Amino acid sequence: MSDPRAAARAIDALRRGWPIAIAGAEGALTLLAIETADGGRLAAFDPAQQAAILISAARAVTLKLANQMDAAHPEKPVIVARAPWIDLSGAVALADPALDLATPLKGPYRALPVLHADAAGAALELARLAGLLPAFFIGGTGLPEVTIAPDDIAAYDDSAELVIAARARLPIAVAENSEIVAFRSADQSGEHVALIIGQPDGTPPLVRLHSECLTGDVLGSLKCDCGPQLHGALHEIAAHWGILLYLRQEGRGIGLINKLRAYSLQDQGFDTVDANLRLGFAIDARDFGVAARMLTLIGQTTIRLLTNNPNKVEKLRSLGVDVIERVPHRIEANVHNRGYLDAKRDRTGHQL
Ligand SMILES: Nc1nc2c(ncn2[C@@H]2O[C@H](COP(=O)(O)OP(=O)(O)OP(=O)(O)O)[C@@H](O)[C@H]2O)c(=O)[nH]1
Ligand SMILES: [Zn+2]
Repeated sequence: MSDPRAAARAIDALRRGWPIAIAGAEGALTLLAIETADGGRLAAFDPAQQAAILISAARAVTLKLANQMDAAHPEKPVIVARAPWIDLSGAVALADPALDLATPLKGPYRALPVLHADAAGAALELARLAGLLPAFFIGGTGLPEVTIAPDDIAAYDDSAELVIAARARLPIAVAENSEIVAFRSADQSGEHVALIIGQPDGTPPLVRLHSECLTGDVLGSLKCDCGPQLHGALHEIAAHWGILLYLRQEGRGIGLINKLRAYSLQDQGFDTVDANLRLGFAIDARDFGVAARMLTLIGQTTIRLLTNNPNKVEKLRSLGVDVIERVPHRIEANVHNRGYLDAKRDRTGHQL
């Protein structure tokens, strides 16, 4: 039986720097997240100093450990043999690409066969859910805080059952007759919110799925187009009637800290896609299932969708939402976000 509570405990343990185990088809794999390890925790986990290191294929390509990456599976596990000179700071350098320029990599690294493929893959997914770098010490003998099965993670995602927790009138600058609906889910991804703008008139609503961007939405960052897109969407929806879903999927699902790591890689010249891959993540880790469930709970599943991302349309349709029209969402570029918008057009299929 899969147990979503076990996955929740594992995520908590990883964030606190405690070891966990994942019991897969080929036996149990013990793990300590590199980002939250320290000297004492590593010594307790791996007194013999033999633990190997688990990273993702996308990161392994940068480290010249794999010369090819299956573009559809950048999160596939790769295991690196422990060499005597890979101490904690050597492991951090393996895990964190922000240090690639500052710490010229020692190497050569040696990849080992992946014996626990399902457990190792599940561990990388857990790291993303925990907002941590996808990199672990593996195979230590220290006692794990919690042992989970790979299935527990899928159950954890599914268990994030959504309910409408509160709703209230919320006059906003562009439409005084708006209503805010807040959703509660069991996972830690924050409260998703729907803003119903204007009066439903029986026609399909104009809907915008906005993924959280603290830097763009709140601080006015010029690096992306999120702020202008958010405000543009509010205006456009107010001209008809419709719904803005504010989804707590910061950084296309990798979390704020990992997004800011991606920004620091962009300062070194990588674009938004390569920065995600160098960190070891998928290009877009968002799950739009939550948006489909929100629309279902509000009772509006026939919609016009405001987006430049044909992928979003496809995903929503596959989740049972009837998208009858894609409405383009054009925003003026500025000198700081031109490269980002070019990458969205050229690499992630946005129709800008
Ligand atoms: N990982 C990462 N996330 C980013 C970056 N810039 C913006 N984001 C996040 O990207 C999300 C917005 O997604 P976009 O790819 O800009 O747009 P979209 O939602 O796919 O498409 P549209 O509907 O056309 O806007 C927000 O969650 C931002 O926090 C970046 O450089 N790296
Ligand atoms: Zn943004």
